[in-house]
Amino acid sequence: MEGTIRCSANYVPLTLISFLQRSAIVYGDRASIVYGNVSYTWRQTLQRCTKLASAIFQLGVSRGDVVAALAPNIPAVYELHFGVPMSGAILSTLNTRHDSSMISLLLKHSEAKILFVDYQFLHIAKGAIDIMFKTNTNLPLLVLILECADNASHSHGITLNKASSGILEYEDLIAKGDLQFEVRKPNDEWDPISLNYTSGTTSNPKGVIYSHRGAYLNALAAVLLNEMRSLPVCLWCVPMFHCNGWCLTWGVAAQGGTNVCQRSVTAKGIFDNISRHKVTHMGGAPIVLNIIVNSPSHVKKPLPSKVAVMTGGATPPPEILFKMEELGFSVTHSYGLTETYGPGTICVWKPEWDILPQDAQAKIKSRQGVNHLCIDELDIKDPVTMKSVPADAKTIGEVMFRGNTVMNGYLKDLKATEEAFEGGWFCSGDLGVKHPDGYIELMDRSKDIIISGGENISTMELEAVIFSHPAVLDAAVVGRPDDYWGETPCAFVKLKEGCSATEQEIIQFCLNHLPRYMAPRTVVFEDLPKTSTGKTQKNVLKEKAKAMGSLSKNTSRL
Ligand SMILES: Nc1ncnc2c1ncn2[C@@H]1O[C@H](COP(=O)(O)OP(=O)(O)OP(=O)(O)O)[C@@H](O)[C@H]1O
Repeated sequence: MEGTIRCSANYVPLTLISFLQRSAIVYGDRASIVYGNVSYTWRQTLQRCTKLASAIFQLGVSRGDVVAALAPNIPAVYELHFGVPMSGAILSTLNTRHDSSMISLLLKHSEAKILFVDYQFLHIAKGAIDIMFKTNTNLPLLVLILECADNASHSHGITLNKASSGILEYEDLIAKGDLQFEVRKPNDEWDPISLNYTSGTTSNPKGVIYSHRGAYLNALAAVLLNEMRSLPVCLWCVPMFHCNGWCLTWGVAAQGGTNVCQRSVTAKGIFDNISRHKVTHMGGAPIVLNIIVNSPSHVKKPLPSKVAVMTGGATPPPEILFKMEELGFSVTHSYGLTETYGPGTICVWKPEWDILPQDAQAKIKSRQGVNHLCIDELDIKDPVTMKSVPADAKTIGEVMFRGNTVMNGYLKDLKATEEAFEGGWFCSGDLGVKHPDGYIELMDRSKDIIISGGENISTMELEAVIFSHPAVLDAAVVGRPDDYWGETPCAFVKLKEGCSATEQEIIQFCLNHLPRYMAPRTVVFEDLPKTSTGKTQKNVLKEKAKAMGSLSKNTSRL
């Protein structure tokens, strides 16, 4: 249109570095991070991140290089979320559950120039470096993060012989950094800010590239989704290495909130931190909610006020949602993938649902909902015709997203990127239905759905029923290969402490609540293997079910 000029006055690449710079002014004296006895203000956080950025730059890291981190939810990881992009580099936070061999693969894949490593994971990092050394791969520089000063007694006696180890130390690096360093904002908002590897539930982790623009929008969406007003107090239960803490690392800075860090997630730590710091918000996969509701009564403390909890990463069983509300938490359910910067949908709550019985409310809340404000479109489509499925709560299709908070692509895997974006939508690989009110509900991952005698069986639907059995703590269902049926449902169940149930009881319970073909034919009682993002490793269970062999060979046809 005539009369317009696009210039730096009105068009600046979106970057969330500005969130920190603003918070240091508006909330300068307020707590930004607390961790045990250590705390920082937003002014200090800006100063420390600026010095960190300058130190990274001085180490020869160029714009666009990857800087990796292997650490739990400690202050340093929070600072790296700003310090690394402020140096112009790309942050790759690695999953702390990986072993040395996987870490070496990811470091090689990302060509990381530096690896920041928490003392607790130093042996994993050193193991990874040894593997890389033997295969003549370029090695990243190691920077060791010791326990913060006031918590130092817990550093398990690790000290550094700085002269001989060749390993740098995090606090030394910050001390040497230049406070006058000119922060390197992105030239283009499409420039990568972070590289997040997927959880590796279905295959090897894929390197998902986030842009400054996408992260900026998803961080704002996260603030809205969590209904965060200014000065929230956020307890970190979501690993910051997972989708950058669902982008809340940056979102909390936007609102000048306090980040309550904790090295590990325990029921005691959660309740203690909530009452000590008057926590207002937290997030966590359903496994975290499970820890909370099943914690012993001497650990549970009354909440000082309502705590808003965002859950996602796996389907939260209605039973758990119901019990969380009883304890005084207010739970919001979100769904997404690493490829959608974490949260992509939200089960927006409507006031008219408040009058429903609590179990009915929990059932509604366990639906995955609608797209959040910053992702343009969400749909369920037939992946072959790309036509939308009818909103009849019955027809199954693939969940697809489109918008500015979908990844740039998979690092060094153009073929996988092209496949993911086939048809002009991001194809999630998740199957679901659309309800008449437009809310979506996941039925399964396309790789997990069981096809038994030609019938589709949603493992999620079956798991929700098993979960509602009073003796069950955790459950997962996979297909057991079968010569006659193709597959039969096989349930892996962990019982609550002090409770008992037999295979036949679980099967009968399912028969009471579901059509006959959906009930499991096999029930195995054992601990379920989890990824560090709280998902059950169904690939491990599928292997076990496969090893059991076909049921139809062993028994007469049912
Ligand atoms: N609220 C939710 N309800 C049900 N499932 C969810 C929810 N949120 C996330 N998921 C599941 O998690 C998946 C995304 O997980 P993530 O991106 O962490 O890696 P992954 O898909 O587990 O790993 P990989 O792609 O390497 O197998 C989604 O595709 C979906 O299957």
